[in-house]
Amino acid sequence: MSDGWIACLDVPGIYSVTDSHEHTCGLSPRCRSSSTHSEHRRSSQSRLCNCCFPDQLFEKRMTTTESGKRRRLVGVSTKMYFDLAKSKSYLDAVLSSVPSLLAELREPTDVFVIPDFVNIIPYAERIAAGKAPLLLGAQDAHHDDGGAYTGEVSPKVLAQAGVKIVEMGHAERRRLFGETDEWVAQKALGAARNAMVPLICVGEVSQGGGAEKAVEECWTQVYRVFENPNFPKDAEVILAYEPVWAIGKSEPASAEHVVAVTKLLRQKAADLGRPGLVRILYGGSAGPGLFQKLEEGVDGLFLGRFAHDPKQFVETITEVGGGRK
Ligand SMILES: O=C(CO)COP(=O)(O)O
Repeated sequence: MSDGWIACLDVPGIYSVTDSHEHTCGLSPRCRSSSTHSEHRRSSQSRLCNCCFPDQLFEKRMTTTESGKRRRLVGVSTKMYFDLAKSKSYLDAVLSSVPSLLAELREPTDVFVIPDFVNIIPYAERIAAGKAPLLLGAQDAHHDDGGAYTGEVSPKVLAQAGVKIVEMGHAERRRLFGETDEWVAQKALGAARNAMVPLICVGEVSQGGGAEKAVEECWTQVYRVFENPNFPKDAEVILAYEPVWAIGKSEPASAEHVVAVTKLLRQKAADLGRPGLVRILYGGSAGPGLFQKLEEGVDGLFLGRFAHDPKQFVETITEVGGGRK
């Protein structure tokens, strides 16, 4: 989602992609012979080169607006809630309203949808076919691009399929599948290496310890990503602050707590002095009516159940986007 962060797809089939490593290192067949490539890279300060990509499939996406403001960001993970038919009808509903809505919002806003793995390809095909300005995410990815890892999914393949955002470190994966901070750091590297944005979930386990303690717990979960010398300093990161105790409940965490924690997290990220953009979301029983209360601390929301009704998702996107013009 940085300058030039566009799907590496060869029109018209999403399967005929070239190796995403080629794109990140500037050796795409499209510009391998182009003497302008290095200039493009230099001028855009991007890991990717605009001349590699067919603009007809995805509009050029920017993480910051022309005034340098961070674009707002809102999305949903369907976790493992939907069957095939529901996944299809859900995307139908989202595609029928979100693209036109995005054009009407006051604030430039990015919207992402993260289905289960089985739905990645059909979602990618539908999004590409409709040229919809919708970012596709994956709920997880292995850190290596390929190898003997039965049951795992390669970040390289996800990038080839059209995925832009890789979620990692979600509380459910940490608790149920033993995902560790170290894995998260490696997965973030795998995502960035394949020109996808890591969406790193952090959150304190217990309620009531106050904002500073929560930040300490959250930072432990994520600092390895930033400390890894191989993690590009200019790589974009999305941090999703999701207090574990607020996930799957009827109400989100209090606005006071979320704003205090996310402000401190933003300060810690800024203190690193990296040029890479960090956007911060709140997740955990989020839904319509919440964003305005958190606006001071977050760039948007990460929804679960309260986006299952597409109308509620649209309502939330409208709020995050500052309303219709
Ligand atoms: O875990 C979440 C998003 O990642 C939030 O889920 P719920 O909104 O269903 O609590």
